[in-house]
Amino acid sequence: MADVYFSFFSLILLIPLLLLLILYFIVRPKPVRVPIKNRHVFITGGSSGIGLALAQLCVQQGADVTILARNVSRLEEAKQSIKLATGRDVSIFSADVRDYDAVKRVVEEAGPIDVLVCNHGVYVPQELEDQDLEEVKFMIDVNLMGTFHLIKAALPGMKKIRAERGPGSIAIMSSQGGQVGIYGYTAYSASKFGLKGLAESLQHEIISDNIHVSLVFPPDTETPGFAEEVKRRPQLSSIIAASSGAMKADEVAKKSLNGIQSGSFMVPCNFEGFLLGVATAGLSPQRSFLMAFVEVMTAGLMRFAGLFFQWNWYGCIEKHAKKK
Ligand SMILES: NC(=O)C1=CN([C@@H]2O[C@H](COP(=O)(O)OP(=O)(O)OC[C@H]3O[C@@H](n4cnc5c(N)ncnc54)[C@H](OP(=O)(O)O)[C@@H]3O)[C@@H](O)[C@H]2O)C=CC1
Ligand SMILES: CCCCCCCCCCCCCCCC(=O)[C@@H](N)CO
Repeated sequence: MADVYFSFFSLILLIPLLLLLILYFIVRPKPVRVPIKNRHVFITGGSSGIGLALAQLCVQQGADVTILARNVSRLEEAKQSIKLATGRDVSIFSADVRDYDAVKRVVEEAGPIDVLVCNHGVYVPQELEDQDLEEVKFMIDVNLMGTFHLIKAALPGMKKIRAERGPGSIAIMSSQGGQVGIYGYTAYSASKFGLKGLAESLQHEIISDNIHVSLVFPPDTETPGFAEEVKRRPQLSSIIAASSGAMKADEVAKKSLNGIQSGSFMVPCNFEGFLLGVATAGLSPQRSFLMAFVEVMTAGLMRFAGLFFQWNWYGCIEKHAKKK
């Protein structure tokens, strides 16, 4: 009898250990460290919110930072505030990411990039039925097409310097609204889900060039843009988005930079984001065999938890409809 127990328990231990061992060998792409110190980090939307916090953090870690946005006076303010906080200068460029020629000119002038952070983004939540198509197009153009423009413009220069400067990175700011669809976010979520397809395909194409793609998924974050958003956000959007705790821009910047430096493909920012990442892992690349282990072991449970969230969200929607 003791024998049976012994073999039963050793099997229970053996299976996970074997799984860990297999995952250790098969996870792809292979683990990497992307350096920041003395590297050229180019951040769009670096004049405000998450982008500004990330720009300052990169400067503090010894990177040469360039920021791009449209509004010149906000760019200059950002430059001053970073100078005040760190004693170091950043380069600023004004361009609209929707204008490919303008983006190309800036990227050429700024010089070869080691870490490209496509962080620019706009969000105007509203029910699709009430939202102007102009606004839908605006979000798709800035968030999705703008990111295409940047990557197209920067990639040739980024590839050229890899042999000499080591691993490079392209980081893209998505959102938890880019992992799950949320009431009021049809256009925004579509633009952010689009970035996921772009990122997964791009990683296949540039892994051999030693360039590593990261997709960052913040929850609601206190930024100037968010302060504007909440003024017009449908109540249901706010209720559902509150399933994930709000963060400060500095905290999101820290998570983003850690994710970039470890070459992580999916970069969650809080605990709910971690759960969301495991629940939506699907066929995304995974470099960490430990994270892969968590994903494999908890897949069914996470689906179950996800269904509970949907149950709760549809409950809120139903209650709201009855009140009307
Ligand atoms: N705050 C939040 O709750 C969350 C934000 N995110 C994402 O994080 C990113 C940053 O958001 P956040 O910090 O809140 O944004 P902010 O609105 O505070 O800042 C946006 C930045 O992007 C720039 N920008 C906007 N449109 C363009 C454009 N067409 N061309 C060039 N630059 C542009 C802005 O400068 P200017 O206007 O001068 O061009 C500004 O520097 C976005 O991609 C957003 O979707 C994701 C999850 C949550
Ligand atoms: C097992 C499953 C766990 C699931 C946890 C689910 C939590 C989902 C919350 C989604 C929040 C979306 C916020 C979008 C914020 C944003 O992008 C705007 N502020 C505009 O920038």
